[in-house]
Amino acid sequence: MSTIIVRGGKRLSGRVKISGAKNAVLPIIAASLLAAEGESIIHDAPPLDDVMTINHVLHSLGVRVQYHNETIRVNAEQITTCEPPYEWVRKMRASFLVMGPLLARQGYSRISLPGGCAIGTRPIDQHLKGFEALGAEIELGQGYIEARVKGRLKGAKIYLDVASVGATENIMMAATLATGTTVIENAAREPEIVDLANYLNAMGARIRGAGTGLIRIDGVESLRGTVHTVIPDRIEAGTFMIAGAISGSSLYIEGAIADHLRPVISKLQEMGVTIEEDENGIHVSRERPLRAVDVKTLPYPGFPTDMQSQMMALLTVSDGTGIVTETVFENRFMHVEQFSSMQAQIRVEGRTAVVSGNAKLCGAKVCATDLRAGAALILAALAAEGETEITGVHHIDRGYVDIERKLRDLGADIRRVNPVQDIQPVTNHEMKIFTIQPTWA
Ligand SMILES: CC(=O)N[C@H]1[C@@H](OP(=O)(O)OP(=O)(O)OC[C@H]2O[C@@H](n3ccc(=O)[nH]c3=O)[C@H](O)[C@@H]2O)O[C@H](CO)[C@@H](O)[C@@H]1O
Ligand SMILES: C=C(OP(=O)(O)O)C(=O)O
Repeated sequence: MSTIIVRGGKRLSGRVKISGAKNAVLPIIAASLLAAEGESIIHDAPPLDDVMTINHVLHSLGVRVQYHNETIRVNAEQITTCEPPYEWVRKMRASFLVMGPLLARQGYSRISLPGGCAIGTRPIDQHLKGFEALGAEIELGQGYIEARVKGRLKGAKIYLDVASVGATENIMMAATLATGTTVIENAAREPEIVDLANYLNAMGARIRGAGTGLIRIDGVESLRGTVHTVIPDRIEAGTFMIAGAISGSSLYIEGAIADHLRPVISKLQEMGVTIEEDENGIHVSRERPLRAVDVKTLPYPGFPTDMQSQMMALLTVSDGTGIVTETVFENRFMHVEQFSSMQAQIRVEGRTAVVSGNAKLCGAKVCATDLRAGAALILAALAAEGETEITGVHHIDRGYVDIERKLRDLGADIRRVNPVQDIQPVTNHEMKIFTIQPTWA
């Protein structure tokens, strides 16, 4: 297992290019299963472990998948099984997003309960409620979910009890091939839902209202492959914005879409960070001490839970006390203990964390407890005195493309150490690209 080592105190400068969005590309790859005809070509697919995992899931279904140079080609004309293996599904919650497309196209799917980061219980009841409303029969047992429908799914009105991103995506994909019209009420409004809807519409689907709380899907007979470019990752962009702020630096975040980052931008401005937007990205700079603010995570367009731990890192070094309230996941404060090892002063009371600012962060041995927590520890380490050693790096590799290279290019003192060999002749991603080349290629 590798370790990331950061020596803090460096000022950063320059520009960083944001990769394609993990949370957009995963459902988009799953949606490619709906194309009974033609090849789907997906550009700006980031070379991440999660992307390799979903590619493996599709490949295990008999689908042709090729990944090269951030482009994925999927040919799903033949699907040989509707039961992706447990070994891939358990790695990542987004694997469950193949259920909607398989059910719609093949009328059947059997999938184990999905894995993923330990940030809460993360039920899938809303996905299943949606599939049932569309006419599927669901059976649960021995850690597996089996869904089947005779003939086609039937359009229905579905009200989501929580505006779940995954449930909105799974139901939206299933409904594209249903008879009649489906209406999803209290749908999630994240930009990744809009990107998925744009992709599905380019495949021949008829979806309106994505990005609002009410999505209307008129079912069509069949879908075909298309070409699509994934939106930039707003969470990676937000993470680099905080890297600039926490290190008192001036950075240009190339490709960041400011409209996707409104709550993050406005909190950073309240704290005293200077932000300038243009059509190609966002410029972040900070010369003055930061002011603490309160932050409450909410579904989009509220403050993203995926930026909560990074914001907490920033609050530890700001003037005053900030209150962080996590309303999306019930257990997403595991990073607090790790920050405390670095001498941060944080008190957790239920879903609220009270962060006392002005901490003199010190390097320590810490562990990434989940993906964003890992990124947040790197951010804290940039501002800490001395060396921080971060383990649990596999979490970070799920969602950040070459984070240490990108930060090093900006001037950070950061390196990855592999216990077997310090220099890796082949990157993890190159190896994974090689290993997923299917036998037919
Ligand atoms: C791959 C991907 O896109 N992951 C994102 C997605 O996860 P994901 O799609 O899993 O998150 P959801 O929006 O579904 O979850 C939000 C809340 O709804 C609850 N819930 C969800 C489904 C359900 O059937 N029942 C239920 O109660 C969850 O437990 C959670 O408390 O949105 C989250 C919230 O923005 C982000 O943190 C994740 O990075
Ligand atoms: C929680 C996240 O991802 P996932 O839903 O795949 O666990 C995330 O991207 O921060």
